[in-house]
Amino acid sequence: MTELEDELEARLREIEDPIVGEDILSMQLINDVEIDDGTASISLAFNTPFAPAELELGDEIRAAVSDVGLEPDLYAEVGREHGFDEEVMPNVRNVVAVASGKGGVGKTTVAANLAAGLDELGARVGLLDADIHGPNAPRVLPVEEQPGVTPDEKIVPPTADGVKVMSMGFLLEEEDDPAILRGPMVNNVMTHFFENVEWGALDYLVVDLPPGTGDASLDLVQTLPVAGVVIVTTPQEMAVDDARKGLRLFEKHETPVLGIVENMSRYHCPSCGDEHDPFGRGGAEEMVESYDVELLGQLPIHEDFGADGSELPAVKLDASPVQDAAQSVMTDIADRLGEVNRLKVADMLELGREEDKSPVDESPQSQSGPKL
Ligand SMILES: Nc1ncnc2c1ncn2[C@@H]1O[C@H](COP(=O)(O)OP(=O)(O)OP(=O)(O)O)[C@@H](O)[C@H]1O
Repeated sequence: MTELEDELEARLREIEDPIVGEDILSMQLINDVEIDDGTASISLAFNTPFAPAELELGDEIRAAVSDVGLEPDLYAEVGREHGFDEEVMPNVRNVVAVASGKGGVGKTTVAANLAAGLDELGARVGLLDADIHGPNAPRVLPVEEQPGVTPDEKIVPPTADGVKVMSMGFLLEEEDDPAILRGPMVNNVMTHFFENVEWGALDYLVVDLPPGTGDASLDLVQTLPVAGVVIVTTPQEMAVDDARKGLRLFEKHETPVLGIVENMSRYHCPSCGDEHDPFGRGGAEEMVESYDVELLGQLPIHEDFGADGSELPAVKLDASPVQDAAQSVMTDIADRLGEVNRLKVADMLELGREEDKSPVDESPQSQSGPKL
């Protein structure tokens, strides 16, 4: 290794993953470094575009490269060797499912805000309303048009303020028609959605799962390469009990649970100024303690979460008093997904690589991933 390579490696080794707390070389997050003509092209095993912690890491890496007098050029590249599926949805980087143990707790609200929040961060996002018995994503997001069709008969999802949205709701004749589909039909319809929707390249596909922990949810998480599941609950005892069941279901099927979002957790009374807990208190915290699961955040009861499709979700409503709370929950979800992705890389590569082999003096590889 040249002196410059040594110096760069030493600087990179000082950079710690802000969430995991280990250095990025030990975590095997650097695939390759190629130094040519004053530029260091670095391929990173990152897969969570625009998640704040990953952006921060990118900035630190750029600063380290500049410190040793080189021009930084960063790429994100992961594949099967890092534990990521490349076959089922090759153009979708992350499938994030949103689940709930029971209906009506705000699963669609969280899914829509998550999709909009990721879009707001700058990512390319799709929202698949897989709640085919009661599809209501079109009621929560301001969808501007009907789906289109490509010449080879693929469905083109309409957009809602930048988020591509696909829902069974678009295919029902009347808004209030119930989708009466059972067993294999459910699966057929969903498979059709996966195979025949022209999503294009997406950083995140947020999937609003059907409520409950029945076969429909299970089939979906088994069919899709789900990067992580967010479980939505309310503080009510019943909702928390149901959320526990969901947690066990996903764990049993080795689907990473990102954590829980407690929705409708408080009510700030605008006239008296007091905080109220109409659905009780402490359920989510108790679940976090007993089940070693993360609390991703709490969303208060507020009319801005009760969107009817005419307005943007709260996360994008600049005048809303709950926008900050929504943004903080959604960016925490992105960061938690980033943590899961980076730990996956570290785990997968731990056995596959020689200890202490430096990426800085590996033979050059061609860079093909998206720039960071
Ligand atoms: N934090 C909140 N504050 C106020 N209203 C909310 C909040 N969260 C959700 N709602 C409202 O509660 C109702 C149920 O929410 P939502 O449709 O998101 O729940 P769900 O769990 O997806 O329900 P389903 O079981 O029908 O899929 C909706 O009318 C929604 O607008």
